Order: sequence, then structure tokens, then C-alpha cells
Amino acid sequence: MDAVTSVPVPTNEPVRAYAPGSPERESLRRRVASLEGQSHELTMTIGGVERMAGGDRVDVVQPHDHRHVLGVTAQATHQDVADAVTAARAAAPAWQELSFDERAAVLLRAADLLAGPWRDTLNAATILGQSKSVQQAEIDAACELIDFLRFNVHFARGLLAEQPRSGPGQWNRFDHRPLDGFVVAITPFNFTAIAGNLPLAPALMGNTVVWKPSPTQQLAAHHTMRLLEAAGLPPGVVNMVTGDGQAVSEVALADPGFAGLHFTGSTRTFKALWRAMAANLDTYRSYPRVVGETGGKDFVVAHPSADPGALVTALVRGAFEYQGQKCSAASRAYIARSVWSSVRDQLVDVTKSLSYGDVTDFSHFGGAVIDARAFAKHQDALAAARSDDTVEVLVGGGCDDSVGYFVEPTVLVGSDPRNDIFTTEFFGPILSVFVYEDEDFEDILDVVDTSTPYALTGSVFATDRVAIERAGRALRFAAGNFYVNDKPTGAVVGQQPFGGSRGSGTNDKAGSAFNLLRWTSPRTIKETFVPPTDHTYPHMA
Ligand SMILES: NC(=O)c1ccc[n+]([C@@H]2O[C@H](COP(=O)([O-])OP(=O)(O)OC[C@H]3O[C@@H](n4cnc5c(N)ncnc54)[C@H](O)[C@@H]3O)[C@@H](O)[C@H]2O)c1
Ligand SMILES: N[C@@H](CCC=O)C(=O)O
Repeated sequence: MDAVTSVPVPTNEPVRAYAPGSPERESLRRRVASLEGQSHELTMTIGGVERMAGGDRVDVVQPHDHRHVLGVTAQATHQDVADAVTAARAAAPAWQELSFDERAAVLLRAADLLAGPWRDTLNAATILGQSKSVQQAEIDAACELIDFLRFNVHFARGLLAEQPRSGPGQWNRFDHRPLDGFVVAITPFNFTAIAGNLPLAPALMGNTVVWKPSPTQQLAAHHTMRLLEAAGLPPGVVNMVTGDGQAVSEVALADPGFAGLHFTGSTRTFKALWRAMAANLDTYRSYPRVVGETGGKDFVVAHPSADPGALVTALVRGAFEYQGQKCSAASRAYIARSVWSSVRDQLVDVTKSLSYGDVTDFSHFGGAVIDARAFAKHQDALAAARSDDTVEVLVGGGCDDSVGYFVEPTVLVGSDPRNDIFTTEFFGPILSVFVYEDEDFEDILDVVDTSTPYALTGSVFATDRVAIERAGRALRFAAGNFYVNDKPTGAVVGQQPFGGSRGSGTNDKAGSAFNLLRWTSPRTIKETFVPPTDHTYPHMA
């Protein structure tokens, strides 16, 4: 059990600007060039040992230049995953016995290494492998991951300090045990920070983990693993397996010692994993903890009183940064007709001016979508929009995969708010706009609330306080992260704890005490100092 010491008070890692001529820009450029020039063996790491997975080999490429292979990874086999489970089990006793402070120190050291000498490596890997601009890589791979590491230590310390009351003659205590088994972390391609946080939050609370990153995030995941080793994470605490995850479902989720799933990814994958867990329920020693943060169809509602300039900037940044590949991306906007008439042309002009290209040229606003599958999905969605009489392609709509998987920033205007363009998560740079009559504000709030299965993020733009209050009430359950006069993306750890409900997830708020609570299984201990020696009560006299 742990002594209650204090831990360093966290502050958010400052975002570096990488302006032309700055030393940080030159340093990052050099690291991008050196990683780009290497061919990486993207191994698994099991019990601290790196080895190539036993299944089919898969090239990891630059999405904006798909002939450029960054490295090769491989599908984990059933035996590979079984080895990772064995390693997690073997490492558990020593990791659990280590005091909270010692575990926390490893993660705080990782944060400081990432803020310093490892920053360029994780940023460069994220730029190259996931096609992020410098700004998008910096807020993710550097700042958000550093913040997760530091803030989680602070929140976990707060949880440990929560202790029950003790009556006279007794002492009641919580022993914050880890779960009784191992945790599986399955992570998405789009955030290096989420990929790092999902195995590390349970590890901080004393669990050992099998981590399965996305193959398209494997370059940054590989370097994250090396960072953790440099920080002193003991072998076997986090065991990284590679590939598409099928073997993880079939082996790790079927193991009696499976105790928790920490997942972020699509709603479809999460439901498939939940079904697999349900089918294995009689196998498990404990009821597994299930945390899943999933898809979104995130909204912006503009009231007639909205500030047009602020609205356009929020739509462009919210919808088109990182090519719309954020679960929080603005993908449906409901704009009052009077506001639309003043923002339409500006939205077209700004959208046309955005440059997507090879992100190793730091002057681009964005890069390519992640892979051929995503490209084909967007191409199909845009073709369907073009052939739909109720939809106008206002700007963009083009796709080109000859060099990289490029999809133009696109604005669609639709006249049917129940159309696919307003209900399906495309996860690309496609913003759908519905123009409503000014007097229909209340009705449109109902449409926003009821037309998709998701409830992740959303914004209202208005200067009228009554309208802001109405939207806040009507959309109370339509978003786990609700913004007033701001874009629906860019949550910061410790400031806007992140997660949504309904089809968007279990809303366990990554980077907060709510999330960490899921990875501990408290034991209550009551000690009586002078136990009674007579079983009778006064009323029996
Ligand atoms: N709510 C959030 O906080 C949040 C954050 C980031 C991304 N997302 C969502 O993630 C999605 C994009 O990420 P993605 O394309 O990587 O998602 P995805 O569902 O395709 O993949 C997520 C992870 O699951 C793995 N996986 C897929 N099938 C599996 C199986 N049968 N068994 C085991 N593992 C399996 C993948 O390899 C990957 O590691 C979007 O829907 C986005 O909204 C949500
Ligand atoms: N936390 C990020 C989104 C993560 C999902 O992709 C944001 O708030 O934009």
C-alpha cells in the first residue's frame, strides 16, 4: 500500500510555434529527414524483448507519399498474443508491489524526456506516419501525451488520498488494488497521445497491459515504446503487439485473466469487441472493466446572433484540421439563413485557400487521409453526394491518390437534415451544412439532438445569452464536450476532460480521475483496535 505523498503540480505543456527561422523548426526538420531516410523494423515488444510478429508482413507508408515505405510491421499471431498475455501476467506481481510513487516517477520521467530530447522523434514519426502538419503533431504527440502523463499522476494521487471515515476504536482504509488480471489497450491511428495514454493510465494504477496500436500509427507507437524504455518502465508492464488485432480479440479477450479493455476507435469495432467479451463472459475470473471512446458526428449550430467571422474560423479549423480525422471534427453545421448569407462566400474562399500536401513541407495546412481504405470511403461518399439532388457540392469534392491519399477540403450543402451526409461519420475533410430559417432555432436543436446515434462534441455560436442557454439545455445529452463560441475540437487535458456518450462511448473522460477510477479495484480494510469479547447486547438483559 502507498504512503500519501504530494506529487508535482502539473501545468499544460506549452505548444511550440515552429515559426520560420526558429531553432525548434530546424531541429524538427532534421529529425523528420533522418526518420524518413531510415527503414524501420516495426517490431512487437513482449516482456521487454523486441521481435517481429509471426504473421504476414505489412508495409507502413507515408499517407501523403504512399510509395515511400517507412518500415515494415507484421500481424501478431495467436502465439504472439499468448506470449504477450504471459509476459503481462509475469510482470504483474513486481509492478503491483512497487509503490505508487515509484510507478508515477517512471511516467513523470517519460513526460520530461518527451518534453525535451524525445519531442522531435515523436513529432517527426507522427508527421511522417500519420500525415499530420507540424502544429497538429505538436499538440498531439508532444503536448497532449506529456499532459496525460503529468495530469494522470496528479489525479491518481488525489484518488489515493480519498479514504473512508473511521469511527472510535477502528481504522478504515482503502487499498487501491489494480484489477485482478491484465488490461488490453486497443488504440486508434489518429492520435499518438491517445495511443500512449490508453496503456499507461491502467499501468499507473498498477496494472500490466497488452497494447495493440493501429498499424497505421505503428511508427509513432514504436518510438513511444522506446521512450517508455528510456524512462525506465520495467519489461512486461506494457507489452506491444502489432497488426490488425484479430488475434488480440481471439486470444487476449478470451483469457480468464482478462480484466479490462481500454479502447478508442470506431463505434463498429467497439461493438464487435463488446460482443466478443459478452460471448466470453463465463470464462472470465472477474467482470471486465470496459472503457471505449468511439465515433462522432459532431455539430456546430449557428444562431441568428452568431458572429460570422468567428463562425467561419471555427468551421474551417474544426472541420479541416488534420483532414477532419478527429473524432471531434465539425462534420455537420446548422446555420441560420441570415448568418449563412454573410458567411457563405467567406467559407468558400477560406476553404479553397487551404493547402493539403506533403507535410514534410511545413508550409501546408494539412496532409493526406490515412490510407487507401479511408480514401475509397471518402471518394464513395463524395460520389454519392454529387448524384444526390438534395445535396450541392459547394466547394472541394475532388480526390487524388496518385501520390498520396488526398481528399480536398469539401463543403456540402444539403436540404434534408436526415440525409447520410448529416448522420454518417466519414472521418475525413467533409463538412455538411444545413441552412435553417431564423425562426426555426428551437426546431433545429431537436434535429441536432435526434438525427445521429452519436453524442461526442458540439458547439453553439450565438451572442444572445437566451439562445446559448436554450441550446445548452436542448443539447444536454447530445455532446459530452459542449463548446460555446468555439470549435468542437482541441480539448486540452485538465481543462476539457474528453469523451462522449450514446454511440460515442462510455464517457470515462480520458485524462481525468473518472478514467483512472476504472483501473483500480479498491479493497476496504477495517481494523478494530480492541475487539469486543462479549456477543450479547444491552436489550437482551
Ligand atoms: N471518442 C474518442 O475519444 C475518439 C478518439 C479518437 C478516435 N476515435 C474514433 O476512432 C475512429 C478512427 O480510428 P481507427 O480508424 O483507428 O478506428 P478502428 O475502429 O478502425 O481501429 C481502432 C483500433 O482497433 C483495432 N481493431 C480493429 N478491429 C479489431 C478487432 N476485431 N479486434 C481487435 N482490434 C481491432 C484497430 O487495428 C485499431 O488498433 C473514428 O471512428 C473516431 O471517431 C474516437
Ligand atoms: N481530444 C481531441 C480529439 C480526439 C479524437 O480524435 C479533440 O478534442 O480534438
